[in-house]
Parts: sequence; C-alpha cells; structure tokens
Amino acid sequence: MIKLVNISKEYKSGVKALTDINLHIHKGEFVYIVGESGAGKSTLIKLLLKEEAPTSGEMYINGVNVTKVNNRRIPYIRRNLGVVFQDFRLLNNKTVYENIAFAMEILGADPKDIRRRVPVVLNRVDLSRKSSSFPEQLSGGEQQRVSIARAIVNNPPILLADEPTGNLDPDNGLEIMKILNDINARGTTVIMATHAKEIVDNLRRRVIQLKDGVIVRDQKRGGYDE
Ligand SMILES: Nc1ncnc2c1ncn2[C@@H]1O[C@H](COP(=O)(O)OP(=O)(O)OP(=O)(O)O)[C@@H](O)[C@H]1O
Repeated sequence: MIKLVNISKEYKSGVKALTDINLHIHKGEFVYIVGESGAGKSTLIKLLLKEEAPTSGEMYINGVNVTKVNNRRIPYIRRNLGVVFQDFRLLNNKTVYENIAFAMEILGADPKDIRRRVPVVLNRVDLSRKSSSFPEQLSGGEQQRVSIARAIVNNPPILLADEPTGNLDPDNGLEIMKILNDINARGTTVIMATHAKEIVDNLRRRVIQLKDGVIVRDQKRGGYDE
C-alpha cells in the first residue's frame, strides 16, 4: 500500500532529516512513528503528503510511483490520503459542516453526495449536534474530531496523523484514539506520528522508531521505548 525505497531527505539548509528509509506498510495496518524531537517524523509525513520532495529514493502508493512532484499526481494522492494535524487546521470562517463539506467540494464531489456523506462522518465522530458551530465555539477535542471527520470524508484508504493528541489532555487524547482505532477497524490504514508514550504503550501496534533520520526499530505490537 505504501512503499518507500531508499528515501532520503536533505533540506536546503543541509540538515539530513531522513537517510535511506526503506518501509513497507500494508493495507489495514496501524503504525506509530516515534522518535525524539527532530528525528524526522514530520518530514516523513510531509513527504507522503507531497509537501516536501525527497532528495533521493522512490515512493509508491498502491503501486503507483508518486516520487516526483507532479501536478497530475496530486489529485490521486489527495484521494488516497486523509490527514490530521496536531493543531487541527480548521477554517475558522466556516461551520463544522462546511469545513467537512469543503474537503469534498475541492475534489469535485456531487452536492447530493456531500449532503448525504457529511452527516455520516459527523455521526462517526459523535458531533452531529455541533454541525452549525464554528471551530472557535468548540473544545480542542471537538475540533480534532472535526478534523478527523474532514480527513475521512472522502473515504481515503490511508489516514496520516501528525501528533493528533499533542494539544489535548489525556481524556480527549483517548477519545481521539478510540476514533482512530474505529477508523482502522473499518479497513483504513492509519499512520500516526506521536510522542504520546502512554498511548503507544497501552494501545500496542506496529512501532517504527526514527533516530536522527534513520529507522532504528520496526516492531510489531511494540511499546514506546525499546
Ligand atoms: N523546512 C525545514 N528546513 C530545514 N530543516 C528542517 C525543516 N523541517 C525540519 N527540519 C529539520 O529536519 C530534522 C527533522 O525534523 P522533523 O520535523 O521531521 O522532526 P520530528 O521528528 O517531526 O520532530 P518533532 O517531534 O519535534 O516534531 C530536524 O533537524 C529539523 O530541524
């Protein structure tokens, strides 16, 4: 489903953020990416999202080579990847409903499909009653649930989450993990970069640990530390 072959990323500043990453993530997996600050977790996510281009190596999504930044490939990537960030990144001038609908509009969805689908994902994150609220009227946990609903509304096979619980208290963090687990149980591949030791230790999944841009551990049902 996702295959990285000898991927390296060196920023213009000369920082080598990733070196020779080889990685195969299969359909339906739940993968934590862990590592100290600066280890390269966000860089890995940015490469997958095409926000950054690798310096060398090849990336494949569903067998399609998406290595080159190529405008023709961007819609393909958007359809395949949903994404959730630590800081939610909702549009503050749009309601909850509109934030989610917008993710379908930009892919050219039929308005009828949008009207049908948005309530379904709002229900999935238990926020139906907040449909007409604006982001600033919501708690952090609720905002993150909206951002998850937006990430899955186009039914992507892969969900990327960069520190999705980083701005939340433990209870809200657990709530987010329940939702991510539920999404994974329905067949979506979930890749989550995180510093949340408690979560990784309690909800054991595949753990990929980065250190100075290199994979130093790839463990089934691993804990946060070796
Ligand atoms: N745009 C950039 N330009 C130059 N260097 C960068 C850039 N983004 C990240 N880096 C550097 O690349 C390395 C990896 O950073 P990255 O953000 O991927 O780490 P991380 O594991 O996500 O860290 P954190 O847990 O703090 O978010 C770091 O040394 C960082 O300073």
